[in-house]
Amino acid sequence: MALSLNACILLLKEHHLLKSSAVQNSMDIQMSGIAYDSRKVSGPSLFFCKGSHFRPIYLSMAKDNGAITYVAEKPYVEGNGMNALIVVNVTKAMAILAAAFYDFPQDDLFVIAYTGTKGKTTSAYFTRGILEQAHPKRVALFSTLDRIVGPNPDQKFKSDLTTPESLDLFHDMRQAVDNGMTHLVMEVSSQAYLRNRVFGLTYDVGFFLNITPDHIGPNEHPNFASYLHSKMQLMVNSRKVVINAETDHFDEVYAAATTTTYPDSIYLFASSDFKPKRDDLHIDFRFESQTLDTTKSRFTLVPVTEKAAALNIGGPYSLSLIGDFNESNATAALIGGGLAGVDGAKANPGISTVQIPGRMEQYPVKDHGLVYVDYAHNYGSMTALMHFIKAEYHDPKILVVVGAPGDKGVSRRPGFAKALTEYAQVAYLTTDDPGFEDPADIIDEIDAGIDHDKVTVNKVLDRQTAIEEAIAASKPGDIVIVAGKGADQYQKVRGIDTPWPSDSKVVQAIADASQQN
Ligand SMILES: CC(=O)N[C@H]1[C@@H](OP(=O)(O)OP(=O)(O)OC[C@H]2O[C@@H](n3ccc(=O)[nH]c3=O)[C@H](O)[C@@H]2O)O[C@H](CO)[C@@H](O)[C@@H]1O[C@H](C)C(=O)N[C@@H](C)C(=O)N[C@H](CCC(=O)O)C(=O)O
Ligand SMILES: Nc1ncnc2c1ncn2[C@@H]1O[C@H](COP(=O)(O)OP(=O)(O)OP(=O)(O)O)[C@@H](O)[C@H]1O
Repeated sequence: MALSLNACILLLKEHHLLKSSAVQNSMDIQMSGIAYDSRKVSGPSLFFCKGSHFRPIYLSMAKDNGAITYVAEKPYVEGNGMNALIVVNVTKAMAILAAAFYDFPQDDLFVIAYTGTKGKTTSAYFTRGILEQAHPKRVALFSTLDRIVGPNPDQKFKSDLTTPESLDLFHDMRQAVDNGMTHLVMEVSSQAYLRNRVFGLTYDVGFFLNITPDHIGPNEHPNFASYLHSKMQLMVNSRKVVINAETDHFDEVYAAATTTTYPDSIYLFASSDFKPKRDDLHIDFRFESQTLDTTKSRFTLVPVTEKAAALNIGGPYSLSLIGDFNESNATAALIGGGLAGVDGAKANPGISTVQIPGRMEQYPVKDHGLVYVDYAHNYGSMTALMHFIKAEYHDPKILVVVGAPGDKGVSRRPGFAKALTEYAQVAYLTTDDPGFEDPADIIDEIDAGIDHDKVTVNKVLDRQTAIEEAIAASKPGDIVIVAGKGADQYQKVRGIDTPWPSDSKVVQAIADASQQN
């Protein structure tokens, strides 16, 4: 892979991003490397000066390691002797140049993208399960949990971000194509648009699942309007669009979709009893819950319109993941599969076995309540989860172990307090990725919003102890929810990923020990 200086300048001009350039080499000079981290530069490379923690010394380091061209929003003396491309926006420039450097791998992939506050990972896994039936070992996945760029075990690795930096995104797409992948299912976070990680990328199918306030605060979105705006970008950048008609802010989302997509290519779905507020639009797919079961979800997908029927995906389905919200996620995935040409008969075996680490995991503990480990970590997902548990288990006593992260998502704290007050009887407030904040202060902030007449609150800083105490306090018939971290194997503490066995492993060990007593 390589890119010439001339090509860089032409691409930046074409996208109206170039402010000025200072050229030291021939315009034909080729750059065989591309990086935004000085430690990763080797050989004649293109280097991007970006980020809130960027230091000019990184440019000197990049130059020492072989970088010959830098892209930045202002000139740096440390870059003297290098080609300088001064741009209006460095993250947009990086996305454009990275796509070209990796030779536009998106053109060789059928790309399905999900955005939404909740359900992205679940829907992405369901979709991959479906597509793999029709295209075995050819479906890549870029999710919060894993990045899969090929069929071999060493081509699957843990993700650091839900949506990677543009340079890493196009690098991984290129790997996926070179490894024989034909399809890519990816999650697109709001940060991805805010920070131009997916600038210029068009998806074959784009989904809008839902939106509730989240990711608002320092380092994330200044307000809800910014969060919604970022998420709606996906609608404008997708050839076909699928929208959950039950989402809040539906009118704005639909309007965004129609700016670039003709209504014939926009699909709407909703549960069977949902009544749309407007009568000028038709719901294309309805999903109808079948009998409640504590180990499987069963639902029927009903195509309502002609264009829905054409996808051939109507019929009964079962899931190995319970929760009524997962029927909504599965409906989205089935439509995604249908738009990629996979009919219901093929999709069914694919979707029925999908399980996702840290999502709706159940652990029976002898002589105590049933424990759920689940990744719910904001008001919307906590209420969706507890609403389901309340209905499924006929109003059980609910004990919840939960904490809120530091440095981000500050709105989650009052959200947890509200959700606990609405549904839980006992709360164990504990530590969850405190970052640079004091976890005791975060716990106090959650506690301040809880109605103590309704919920008994225990403050237990050590997460393992909190889980142990909650389970010990539960009786058969109670439900213990360990929320927020799922299968995460770290706690983010003062900038360091401190090892944590994962909620799943901690609960599993308690459940195993209970069987031996
Ligand atoms: C706020 C945010 O999104 N920050 C991301 C961003 O940081 P940044 O651009 O400010 O870069 P930085 O970490 O300050 O570092 C400055 C630059 O110096 C470079 N450097 C650094 C050291 C060195 O020796 N040499 C060198 O060149 C770094 O490579 C970097 O390019 O780029 C970094 C990668 O270069 C990301 O790791 C970092 O994500 C942080 C860790 C993060 O937690 N982001 C969260 C908020 C996020 O993006 N979450 C969403 C999900 C949430 C949602 O749904 O919206 C996600 O997609 O994961
Ligand atoms: N459609 C949905 N509506 C509400 N809550 C949901 C929905 N789907 C999943 N959840 C809840 O949210 C949790 C996280 O689900 P998932 O990982 O699929 O979402 P996500 O959008 O990828 O989340 P994040 O952005 O936090 O990584 C689940 O464990 C479940 O409790």
